[in-house]
Amino acid sequence: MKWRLMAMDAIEASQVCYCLDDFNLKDVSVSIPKGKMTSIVGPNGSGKSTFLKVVSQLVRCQSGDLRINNQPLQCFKKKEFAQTVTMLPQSKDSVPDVTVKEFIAFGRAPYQHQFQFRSSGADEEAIMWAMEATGTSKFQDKMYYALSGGEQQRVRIAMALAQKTEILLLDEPTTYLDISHQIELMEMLRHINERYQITIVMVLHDLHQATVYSDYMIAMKSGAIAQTGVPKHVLTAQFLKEVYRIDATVRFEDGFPIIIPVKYTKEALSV
Ligand SMILES: Nc1ncnc2c1ncn2[C@@H]1O[C@H](COP(=O)(O)OP(=O)(O)OP(=O)(O)O)[C@@H](O)[C@H]1O
Repeated sequence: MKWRLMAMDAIEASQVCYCLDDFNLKDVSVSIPKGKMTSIVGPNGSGKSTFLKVVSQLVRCQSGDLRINNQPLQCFKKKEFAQTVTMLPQSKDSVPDVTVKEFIAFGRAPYQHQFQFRSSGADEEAIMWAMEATGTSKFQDKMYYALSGGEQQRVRIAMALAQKTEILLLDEPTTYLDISHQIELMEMLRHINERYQITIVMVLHDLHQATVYSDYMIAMKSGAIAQTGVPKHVLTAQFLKEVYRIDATVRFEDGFPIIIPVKYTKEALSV
């Protein structure tokens, strides 16, 4: 894609390359709209998490240009970047021995002096706001480990929100959640996006959720951008064939996609 400058883009990547032992992000050029919900989809190992790591500066790309709010990544001071972009990686099993409120307070780290944590009025306000936005106030004094997986995920998002950034990067936020908690979480994210205009970029595997809950979709394949656009336009039988190598039909009912793999259709018909 040709390099373009748009005031409405929160993240702009131009010909970004990042090489690992057996894997390369290849010439990734993509623009992510400001204040919208964007999903990154694609097969396992296609580079979705790696791309988020590059954008969040967890790793440094070897070449290419990356801009946040039209400012080159290398021009950000560390603290300024941490006050602009939050990255919530895939949830890991380690469970800290702290209360929910203490856990959420970790999100305030970019606003602290290096060797002393002194909670300010702004910290308290941000923590209260994050708990309110995620509906986690009610268990603020509970131990984090004593919450269910779904509740812990809400608290993790509250911690990310407490960082008070305008861009939120979420790597597979619905993993390990049952269907009702997945929907609850996605509804919460949509509410946060609409109410506070926070740009949300999330790696998702569920194409239904990605279609229903995002304004823009980026599909990756083998370390490169395969397709971008409005989800309902991206999600076609041709797309599933090219990106996921599956034969399937796609139709929409009340805005919800219904994906039926062709093989299963035939099997179902023959029963
Ligand atoms: N630290 C690393 N060192 C070497 N290779 C890595 C490293 N991290 C990731 N990879 C490789 O890079 C490729 C892309 O990984 P990445 O996690 O970005 O994919 P993904 O699209 O997020 O996958 P998934 O959907 O399975 O989470 C994979 O083949 C992976 O093995």
